[in-house]
Amino acid sequence: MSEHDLENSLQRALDATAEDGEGDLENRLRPARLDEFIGQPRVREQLDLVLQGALRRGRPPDHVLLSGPPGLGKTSLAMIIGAELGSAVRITSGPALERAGDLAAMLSNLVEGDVLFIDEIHRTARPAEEMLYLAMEDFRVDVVVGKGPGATSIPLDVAPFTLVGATTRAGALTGPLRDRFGFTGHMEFYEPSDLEQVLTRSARILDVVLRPDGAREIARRSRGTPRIANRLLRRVRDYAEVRADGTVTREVARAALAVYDVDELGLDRLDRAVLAALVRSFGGGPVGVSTLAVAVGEEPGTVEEVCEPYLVRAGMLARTPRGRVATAAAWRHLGEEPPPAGPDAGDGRGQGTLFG
Ligand SMILES: Nc1ncnc2c1ncn2[C@@H]1O[C@H](COP(=O)(O)OP(=O)(O)OP(=O)(O)O)[C@@H](O)[C@H]1O
Ligand SMILES: [Mg+2]
Repeated sequence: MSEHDLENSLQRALDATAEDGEGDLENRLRPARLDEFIGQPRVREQLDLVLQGALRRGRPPDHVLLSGPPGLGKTSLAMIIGAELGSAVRITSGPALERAGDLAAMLSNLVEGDVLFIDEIHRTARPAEEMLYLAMEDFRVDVVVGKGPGATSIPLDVAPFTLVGATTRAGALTGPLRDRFGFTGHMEFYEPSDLEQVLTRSARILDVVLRPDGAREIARRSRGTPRIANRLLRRVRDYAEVRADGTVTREVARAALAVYDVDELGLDRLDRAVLAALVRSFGGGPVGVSTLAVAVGEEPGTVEEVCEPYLVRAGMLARTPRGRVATAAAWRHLGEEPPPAGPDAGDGRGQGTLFG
């Protein structure tokens, strides 16, 4: 892969993490070292051991898989792994590895100890994925030259490296790929108190005057997600500067978030559209995710990977074998009376736990 291609794939990876054209800001707000990384105590401790162990042995650590909903810090952690190891991070993504040759080029350019970061690794095409098995296990690739009966395969050594894969859908990874990671970090939604710390840190970097009650209000409505917390902070700052004296207080935060359609629970328009369709068009469910996605005009993947994890976490939606079901809390959140839970209801709506 040429310098230019590498540059392009780097840019693509960065673009993929950018939102609102504010990607530079997102990068500025990224924690650079593990001890700056807020929250996720389990993953942080586990990863710290993996990295310290490897540093002591003077060998590259096992391959690391990071899984969890968007915006929780997977890319940030991948960069941190490189920083903690003092290694260069080469960046690519599953969709960019369309042909096995793309991956072979990337792998053969690695030097010992490099970190190879593959974002959206569940979207890697099959031939590249199979090449990855051998590279991860034996630091070797077989490059196939030619086609048909005359094709030969040339073995190539790969420098010992650490693969860091990120995915929003760990379940979509094939078994053989999943098994080749020595450590999987499961990222969870953040506690509001963690998000307050994220916001306080970001406010300092962005030079925003953020009062503790303002931070608390934004944190509470950030869907457990640092990226959303940072984005809301920027929107609230605009409001504070344009319509107030520049200081972010609770009142300013509330007024600003009302303008941007972020509700009391932090649900955005799409979240509410999903709940409204579920409750009003499908009587609370159960309904399949594709049907639900069509109803709100979104891709099933977006509904499944972006909306649902938080709605489930917030106790608004349940995933049952027969489909998605709205909980009583969801009905009430939309200002509707939940249907009574009948003892004979076998459709999930009757389950006391969902309406407790
Ligand atoms: N633990 C954290 N402490 C402080 N800021 C964080 C933390 N985690 C994430 N952030 C902020 O959130 C932003 C998004 O994080 P990141 O890009 O790492 O998420 P991601 O999990 O890779 O998302 P995606 O799945 O969409 O690629 C970062 O730019 C950073 O500013
Ligand atoms: Mg990312």
